[in-house]
Amino acid sequence: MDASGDSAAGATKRKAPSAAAAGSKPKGKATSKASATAKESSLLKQKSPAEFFAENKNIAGFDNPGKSLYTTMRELVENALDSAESISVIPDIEITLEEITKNKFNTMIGLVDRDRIDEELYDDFESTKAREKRLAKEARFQETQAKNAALGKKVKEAPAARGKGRGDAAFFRVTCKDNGRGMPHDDIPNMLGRVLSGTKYGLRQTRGKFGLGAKMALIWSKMSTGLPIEIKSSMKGQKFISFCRLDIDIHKNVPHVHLHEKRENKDHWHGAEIQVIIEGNWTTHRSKILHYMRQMAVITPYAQFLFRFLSDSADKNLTIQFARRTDVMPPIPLQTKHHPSAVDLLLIKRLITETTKQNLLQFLQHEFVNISKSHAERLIGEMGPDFSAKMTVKSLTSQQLVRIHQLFRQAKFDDPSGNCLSPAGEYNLRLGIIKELHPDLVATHASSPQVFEGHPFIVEAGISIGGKDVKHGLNIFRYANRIPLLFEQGADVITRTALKRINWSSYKINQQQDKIGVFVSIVSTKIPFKGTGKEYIGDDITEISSAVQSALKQCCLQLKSKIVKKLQARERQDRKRNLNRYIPDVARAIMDTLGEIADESPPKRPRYDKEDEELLEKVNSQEVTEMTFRDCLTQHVEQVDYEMALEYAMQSGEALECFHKGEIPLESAAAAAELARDFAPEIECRWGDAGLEEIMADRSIAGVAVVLAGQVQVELSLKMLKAGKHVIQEKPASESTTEAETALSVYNSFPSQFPYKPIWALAENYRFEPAFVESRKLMNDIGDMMNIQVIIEGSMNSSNPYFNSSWRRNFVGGFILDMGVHFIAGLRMLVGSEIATVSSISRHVDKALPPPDNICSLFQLENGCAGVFVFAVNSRSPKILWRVDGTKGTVQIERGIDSGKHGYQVLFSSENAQCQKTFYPFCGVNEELKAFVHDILQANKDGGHKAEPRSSYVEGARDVAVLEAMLESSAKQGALVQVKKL
Ligand SMILES: Nc1ncnc2c1ncn2[C@@H]1O[C@H](COP(=O)(O)OP(=O)(O)OP(=O)(O)O)[C@@H](O)[C@H]1O
Repeated sequence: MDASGDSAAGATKRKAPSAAAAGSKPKGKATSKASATAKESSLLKQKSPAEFFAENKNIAGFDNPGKSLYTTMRELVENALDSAESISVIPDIEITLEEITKNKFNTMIGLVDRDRIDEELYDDFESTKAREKRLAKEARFQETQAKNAALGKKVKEAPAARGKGRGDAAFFRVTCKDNGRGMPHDDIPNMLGRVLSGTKYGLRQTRGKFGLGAKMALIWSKMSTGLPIEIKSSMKGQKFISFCRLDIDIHKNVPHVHLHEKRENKDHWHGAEIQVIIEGNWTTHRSKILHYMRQMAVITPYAQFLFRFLSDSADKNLTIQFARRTDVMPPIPLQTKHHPSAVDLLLIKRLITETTKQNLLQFLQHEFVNISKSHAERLIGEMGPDFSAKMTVKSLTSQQLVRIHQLFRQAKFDDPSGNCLSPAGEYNLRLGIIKELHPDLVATHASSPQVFEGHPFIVEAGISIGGKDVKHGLNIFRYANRIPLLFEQGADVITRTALKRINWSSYKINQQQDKIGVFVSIVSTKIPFKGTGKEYIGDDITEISSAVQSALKQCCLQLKSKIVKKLQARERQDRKRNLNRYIPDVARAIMDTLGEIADESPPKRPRYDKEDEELLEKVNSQEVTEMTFRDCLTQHVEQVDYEMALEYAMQSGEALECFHKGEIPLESAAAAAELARDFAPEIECRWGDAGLEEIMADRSIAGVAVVLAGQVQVELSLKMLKAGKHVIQEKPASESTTEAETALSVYNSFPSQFPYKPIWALAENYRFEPAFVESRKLMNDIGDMMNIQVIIEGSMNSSNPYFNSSWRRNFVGGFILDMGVHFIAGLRMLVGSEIATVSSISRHVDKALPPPDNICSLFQLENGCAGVFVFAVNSRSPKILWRVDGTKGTVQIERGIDSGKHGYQVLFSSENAQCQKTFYPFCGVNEELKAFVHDILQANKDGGHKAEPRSSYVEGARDVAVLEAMLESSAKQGALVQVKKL
């Protein structure tokens, strides 16, 4: 143990030298003045940062023992996560809080326990009289409680018997072990024993920022137990484990190392294990600690946490495993440069001292984001005549620096990009909410990168309605840089926005009665926390508060339409119930009327047409009875309801039935069911093999959407078709043409045992997009096709939600096949001629993506026209374009945004050089579903109905055939390959 004896309290006063100390005696007026000055200077003291934080530990979240236990654990967990993420390792973190009794603690530090001799000396001493009084009071309380219980009234908890004193302190050994980067051996003492030292000061999103957290834990341990901190650490590939035991010299703010050595690393372990023994209070902060862990598990679903609480009493012990839910981490945020709007004078000066650039032009261009060369030249021109591009940057005077700073504040700069940020991802947020709250409805929204004072930030929000263990009213969950914020909720921008700036009732949400979960996660290179405790974000930054408000409103809007749909569905159910209720009366009334008419003596001239006469005869002969009408009416109500349900499903673009393969874990199936219910409240969900059998046996299910991993879809579609269901299958049609060919021959060989041939449709929206439908018509006016270009620069990377589904990454042909079918479908639709041959070269550049991720292909159509197909799966500047050049004109389709809507810009240039531009917003999946529903309804009426050819499974299989040929050609270094005909 450290014997240096410095303590926070004892080390605060460092005297400045004074005249008195120098031994000179004050004399006369001059000397009395000198003595006054000496007195003044004697008041001057300095403090080290460590001393400051030891004295003001509350501002770092160490307010009392309970909060200190919480903050210590939190700081260690956040460091562990930062560390694993910094080397792209999926975090595996173990946290242990071990309670140490006072006796044990005393033994640990070699202090002999002593029995009390003079009881009256202690704060919790109770005189005999006071004891009698307390016992009498307790007895009265017990009596009242018993009476209340007998009357069924609420029973209050007995007040804890409290002594006057602070009682015995409780001690805890807090250990946090991770699998992260570890720390360089020689840096450990400074990293963990010097306040305001760290590796996270750069411009990048990290949980830690100040270089303070772990040191505060050490300061608290020094203040409460006097024990040092122990660190084990090893970096990847390091043959040894660094072991370090240290504490901090608070007075000097330097580490005081007790032991620092290298030990054998037999298991090739890398990471860090930090252990600290502190005073704490588990009872008061147990729930906060567990909440924190749970909320961290929600926002960090790719991490695995093992939390243990150990104590001498086994019933208090706790082990909670927060399992990993996905193995895809948010992208690593990139280090960025300063944005000119975000720098102050001091920072400009520092950048000038540190820069390697010689002149002003280079300095502006290279030390800041969003200043290009020409922009820098314009800025220098604006600074005035005493500035020039070539002037030495280090020679700038103070006034000139002020001028630059003033210009930076006034000039307009493009906003910084968000690639230095690492948001949780809307998909993960949504899954996290569903897992933790099991809500009835949930909506999420992620803002695009925005900016405050030159700092980029992203707001992600989610709102849930209903669920398990959710209180009525608003339940607010706040996150900053993916850290849960649990304290000081009241003044936080998220709380204030949710409470004051959202008019919940206008979205049909009842703020008092509904169980509302509000989740907001803000990520930024600079989170404007109030205080160093990282507990809340102030409400004074307009950009942030309006971004939070807008994200919440977006969620509310989504919820409103879901709530309205839910109400409509309920109305539909009520209408059906009411109609059914009246059927017996209506059937009876019709029957009575018809009976009366039939009983009348036949008129001289026929009053009714032939059909009616026949009906009356059937009534007379009792071939038609009241039951006949009941059955007809019941069937009619069923049919109308069924059609309305289909129409409803079609409008909301949802699957007609959802199911999962048996091997999917129950939890995933349940989560999928919840998601489905979220969109269609009335949906019935079934899963596993039994669910599948039920769906196949259910005669009321006419059509099935198969939306599964690409590897299993064909098998399941065939199963469904065999059961007589019409099928719409998600793309791609198959993994290979061989699979498609076999499947088609099985489908074609089905005996016609059904009243109709089940339709096998493939969901390919590109064949239904208005832009392609209209462009196909324009192709008639471009004369003979001369050449074709298809350029696809996609944006598939690990932050894309589609990347998360491992089946896509495991696909042979990777994303080229999975995504590529859309672009080939678009091409084939546009040119109206089949691709006959291809010659391609592919590459694998981005190793995070499955191979290949780039392909460049030359193709020839059956009509002789040639073209190029260039596809980069992950590009920095996404672009999607089809262009066909003809002898009389050109048609071009390009993906774009118009008036906030995503869609396609279609350009038609004709012979007379006129250019016609039309923007077609996306139709999404609506059109293809509409066609499928129409086909089902027609096929059920007319067994010979010809289904929409654009939806045909064969079309989808042809798209696969083209890509397969391209991949085959690239495997043969560009050899010419014939596309298989299907
Ligand atoms: N588990 C760990 N693995 C690797 N390095 C660590 C670990 N814990 C701490 N460090 C290193 O020690 C430094 C100081 O950590 P400390 O918690 O004091 O501050 P910080 O995390 O940088 O910032 P903040 O005070 O905002 O949390 C970190 O910047 C990091 O370099």
